[in-house]
Amino acid sequence: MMPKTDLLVIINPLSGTLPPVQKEGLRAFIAAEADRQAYQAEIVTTAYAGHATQLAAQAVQQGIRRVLVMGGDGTINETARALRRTATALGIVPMGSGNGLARHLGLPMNPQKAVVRALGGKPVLIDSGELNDHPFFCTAGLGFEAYVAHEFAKQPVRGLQTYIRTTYQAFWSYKPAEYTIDGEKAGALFSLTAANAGQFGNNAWIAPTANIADGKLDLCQLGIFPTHMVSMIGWQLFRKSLNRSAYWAGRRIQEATIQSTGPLLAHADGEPLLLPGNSCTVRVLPGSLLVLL
Ligand SMILES: Nc1ncnc2c1ncn2[C@@H]1O[C@H](COP(=O)(O)OP(=O)(O)OP(=O)(O)O)[C@@H](O)[C@H]1O
Repeated sequence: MMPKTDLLVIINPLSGTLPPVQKEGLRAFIAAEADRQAYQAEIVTTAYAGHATQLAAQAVQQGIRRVLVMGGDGTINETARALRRTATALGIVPMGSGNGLARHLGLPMNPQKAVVRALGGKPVLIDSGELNDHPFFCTAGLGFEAYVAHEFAKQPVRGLQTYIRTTYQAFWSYKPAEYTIDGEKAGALFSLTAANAGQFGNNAWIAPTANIADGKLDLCQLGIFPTHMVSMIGWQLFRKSLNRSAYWAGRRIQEATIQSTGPLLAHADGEPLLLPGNSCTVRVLPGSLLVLL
């Protein structure tokens, strides 16, 4: 009888900007390392958007306790949503343009080191969030960041360079909406972020003190700032000190209802969403995901 699979590895072949030959090399490395650490591994490449969710759900049904994902925050989201509130733990090999969750968790950015870490890691519980019924593990939000996510999704090529160019162009065409949070007027906001992890990716820390296992989300408002403050805000974002800015306000929440004067352009872990109506709810699911750390 064949030994039972006890590790599923999910690879998004489109994530990131590594050439295919290097990704093939990584696949071989994962197989060798899994073997070295005495796992019976199955390695599957995603064939379409949403495939990772199906694969991860099957793994849970089969009683597989470790699912390793090689991809960006989008593929991690697709995988992790099937692992929420199960005994199956997620291992992360960051391969995206931002890698916000992996960076928040302090995981190695070097893929080989990340593989070794995940395969030898211990399962640790973290929180996750939901924007309406859309799960997220890193950040979800409205306003400028959502506008960028929608513009980025239209680009033929992904990667960091495209992201920077899209963000720059989006800044000049963006029209902020006004928001009400739990019935209180927040006025016009540049962005409104529900942060489970503290950063969007690439060490852009929107919620510098976010704790991913505190049973709360950090709801961060960035007010409208004059154009001459852009570089200061950018500096503080990447220096992990945006919470010192007069334009930033944050609080810890378990749930919040948000209304907007504009269409509810949103994102969950960078994936663009258009929410129905003009009101949405964001909530935390405390201790809902096991990650290998
Ligand atoms: N074979 C596939 N064909 C088309 N789309 C796919 C395939 N496999 C996965 N996807 C989709 O690709 C999307 C983007 O992937 P992912 O986020 O991992 O990479 P990325 O865009 O390079 O990284 P980041 O999210 O950091 O920008 C995922 O949301 C997933 O739905």
